[in-house]
Amino acid sequence: MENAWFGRRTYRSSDWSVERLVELKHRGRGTVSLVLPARDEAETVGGIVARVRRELVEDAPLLDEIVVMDSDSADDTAAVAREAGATVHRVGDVRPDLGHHRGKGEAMWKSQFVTSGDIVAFLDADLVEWGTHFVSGLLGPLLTQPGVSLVKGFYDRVLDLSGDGGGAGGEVSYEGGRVTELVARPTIALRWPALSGVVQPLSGEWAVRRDLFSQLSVPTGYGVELAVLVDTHLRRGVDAVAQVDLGRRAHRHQSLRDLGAMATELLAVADRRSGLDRVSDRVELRQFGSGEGRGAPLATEVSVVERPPAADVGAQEPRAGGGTGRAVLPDGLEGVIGRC
Ligand SMILES: O=c1ccn([C@@H]2O[C@H](COP(=O)(O)OP(=O)(O)O[C@H]3O[C@H](CO)[C@@H](O)[C@H](O)[C@H]3O)[C@@H](O)[C@H]2O)c(=O)[nH]1
Ligand SMILES: O=C(O)[C@H](O)COP(=O)(O)O
Repeated sequence: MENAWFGRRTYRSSDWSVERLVELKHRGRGTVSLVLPARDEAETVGGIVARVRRELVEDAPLLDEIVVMDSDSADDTAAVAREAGATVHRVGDVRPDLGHHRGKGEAMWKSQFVTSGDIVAFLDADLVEWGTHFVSGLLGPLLTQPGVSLVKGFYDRVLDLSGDGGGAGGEVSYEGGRVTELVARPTIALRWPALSGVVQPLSGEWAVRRDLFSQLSVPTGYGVELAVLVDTHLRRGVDAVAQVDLGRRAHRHQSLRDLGAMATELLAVADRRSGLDRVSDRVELRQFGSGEGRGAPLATEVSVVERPPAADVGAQEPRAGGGTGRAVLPDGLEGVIGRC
């Protein structure tokens, strides 16, 4: 099966040295913000921030800022990240006039109001097997190809449900990415086959030009990756998307039931972009217990709210006399996908 896009727009992180990328950046190809959305990642976020800071800020000035968006963490994520050298924002404290939703996409949407890079790169904060080439690799196509607006990372995905690195024998399975294989890939095959060459459509490691990201509706939860990918293709064409081989990645896994909620969020994204505007902002997902609780219904309310493009959201009105700031929203904003 031939996919011409794959041949044109697939790269390896080793295609560019960090020195070359720094040189390009300083020739005016754009400033770069790195953002890590993080909910309860105190165990891993500090190590990730410290290493990126050392290798891509101090040793080589590739990144202009490292920002951790603390997404309603109940643990020490914020303190650990700050200690490691990141600028930390609590998501709920950013543009409080726009309200607050839970979720990863909300953290990424709000990051647009507290970062300034021409390019914004995202990295999950729960990675246990990764390298700083995850970040530099994503920047290669954006710093060298003006026609590229979005770069997705891809890798072998380790499935390690035991969390012990593969057991005593050290054997690992590469069957990770259950929602990717069972929901995202089939959905893309059915609705947007031009994107079927994207190896990891849901990877949390991606980089985007701010001028594009600010024009996109952003789901507040896990639908953000699929939405940004599909919308980039619909707005700028498939060649605006590139992908980079980053090697191998391992992270903390969610339970199958939680992945059911994630899958629901992805299907809502796909329905909305297929003209099914009747999707409501909340979906009741019914799952069932097993073992002693066999057959017991478990209802989960899945939020599928989308935020409007950041470019359409006005600046916050200056607070007068200590009053609460209020958003200045352009006319008709209520009519676009997702309300604030
Ligand atoms: O409410 C939340 C939930 C998650 N996160 C962070 O988002 C990142 C990824 O979350 P995780 O729960 O580990 O997602 P995965 O199960 O790994 O989901 C994969 O698939 C998702 C759906 O596309 C992507 O959003 C993820 O980046 C990708 O890793 C981590 O840093 C989390 O701390 C938040 O900031 N807020
Ligand atoms: O991307 C996915 O499909 C989900 O994050 C699940 O990944 P996992 O099966 O590796 O836990």
